[in-house]
Amino acid sequence: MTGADQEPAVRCRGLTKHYGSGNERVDALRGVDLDVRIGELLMLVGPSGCGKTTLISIITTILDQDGGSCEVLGRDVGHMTEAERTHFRGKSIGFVFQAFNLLPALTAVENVSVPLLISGVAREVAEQRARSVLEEVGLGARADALPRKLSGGQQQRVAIGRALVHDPKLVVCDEPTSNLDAKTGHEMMNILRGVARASDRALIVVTHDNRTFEYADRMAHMEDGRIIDVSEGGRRGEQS
Ligand SMILES: Nc1ncnc2c1ncn2[C@@H]1O[C@H](COP(=O)(O)OP(=O)(O)OP(=O)(O)O)[C@@H](O)[C@H]1O
Repeated sequence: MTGADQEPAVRCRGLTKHYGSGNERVDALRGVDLDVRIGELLMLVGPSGCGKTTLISIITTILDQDGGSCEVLGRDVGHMTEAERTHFRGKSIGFVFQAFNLLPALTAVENVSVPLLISGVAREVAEQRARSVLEEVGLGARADALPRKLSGGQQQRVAIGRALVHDPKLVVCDEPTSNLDAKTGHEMMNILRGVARASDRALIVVTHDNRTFEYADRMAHMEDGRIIDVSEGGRRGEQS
């Protein structure tokens, strides 16, 4: 069974969201329809202010929608309590941000362990898992280095490791390559493609970085609060 035949990881239908009221009202989402398939890297692209952050914030249960439906990994996120959202987010979703947000006093392996330690996993078990994730992202040899001893690309690998350590089924990346040079950006996208392909995960990458478009399985083009087109991407990295 391929990703296209399976239930999607994310299914949004008619999703709406506004901010403010009266003259200040902004309709950020005006009826978004979007599927993200299991095993795919979907890029979400569009001009500044078109609603990308709002959309991923609803998908990741950080924001409430106004109307429409949003199912994520089989759960209707519009009907969860605050406690259920927090639990769901911690268990099922991984985040990679533009700023790496690593803790400077902790080594790579300690940084990657943090989400597991917070959820109560014993230190030894957490660090073992963190080491294997750092291997997965090609940083096994630098697992005991402090962030300041690592290059920007290596720090981003640590951030990806931290996002994956609890084996989330949905990974959301917000501008993951915009602080990286071209070569490192390509390395990063190869890793992210591998992350989507190697397991039953789905990845959403929000990006303005047209150097990375070729790594998408599909690209969702957003404009003025709607998805106006979904096109096939370049699928680079498929054979490597
Ligand atoms: N908290 C808020 N209060 C009021 N308006 C907001 C708020 N957050 C976003 N908006 C508005 O909603 C619209 C969509 O914003 P959003 O941040 O989702 O767009 P975006 O595509 O992520 O933009 P960018 O690429 O610049 O990050 C914009 O017009 C924005 O000004």
